[in-house]
Amino acid sequence: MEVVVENLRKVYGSFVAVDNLSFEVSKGEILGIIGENGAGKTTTLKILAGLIEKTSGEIYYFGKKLEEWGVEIKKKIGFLPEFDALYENLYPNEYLSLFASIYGVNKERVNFLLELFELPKDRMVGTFSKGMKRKLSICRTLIHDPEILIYDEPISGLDPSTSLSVSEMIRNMKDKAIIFSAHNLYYVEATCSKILIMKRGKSIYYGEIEELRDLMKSYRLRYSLNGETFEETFESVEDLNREIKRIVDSGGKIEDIETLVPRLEEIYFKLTS
Ligand SMILES: Nc1ncnc2c1ncn2[C@@H]1O[C@H](COP(=O)(O)OP(=O)(O)OP(=O)(O)O)[C@@H](O)[C@H]1O
Repeated sequence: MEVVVENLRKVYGSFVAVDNLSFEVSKGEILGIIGENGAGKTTTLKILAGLIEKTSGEIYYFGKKLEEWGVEIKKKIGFLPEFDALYENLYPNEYLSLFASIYGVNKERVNFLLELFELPKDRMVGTFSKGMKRKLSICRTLIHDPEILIYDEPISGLDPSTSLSVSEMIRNMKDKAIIFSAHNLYYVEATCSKILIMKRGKSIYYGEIEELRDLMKSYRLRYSLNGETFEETFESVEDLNREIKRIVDSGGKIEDIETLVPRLEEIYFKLTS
């Protein structure tokens, strides 16, 4: 397993920013971390990237504790911070070449990534739009072709078409274990296989999106009784079946039963409110 997090906790003074968080991510999986401002997403991702220290709990990469890896783990992780910190007076190939030499990577990868992300090579980074800058930061995280990607809000502030192309690129990286945080639930729903919903540092749901959707689905029943048509919604099959029996026993007729599968957005608001 590429990433295993057990009972992760981060305390600032008496404030608990991350509270007993556990999750796993393996190659080919994309875990989306969602939660309101201040829920603890950035803190969690920074701990995972080795930028801040945890208070307690364990993080295992490839079965080995983060502390035991030392700096070696940096070769296996690509971390995208919430805000881009780029060298504005460099050309993109100069910027990426800098990191290529730090990681001891062949410079050919620089051109490969710039072309893959369709970034111009003849303009200084400072003249780039927000979306281009975000893409360049993502290129930087990929320069050493890491096996694990940790992205803090990779699509925040991007226009819909750039968001789509970035989330599609993330979805296509099937040879990696990916963890990313986001506020836009549409992209999380479209990109991730698993989600972790955080509230005040705690996990309030962790698992497959499909499972959650299944858990939260409801049923709309339309029936007629004594010449009138009615509509009712049920959260469980048991309640639905009980009502169907009652209607049929009373001489009514079932017109239609529809399964309502909620969008992640609806589920999120239900769970967090
Ligand atoms: N160095 C620090 N000292 C004290 N409190 C901190 C520190 N860093 C973060 N916090 C607090 O920890 C909580 C979690 O912050 P964090 O940045 O992880 O949230 P987030 O979910 O990423 O929020 P956002 O969606 O706004 O980026 C917040 O209440 C924040 O104020």
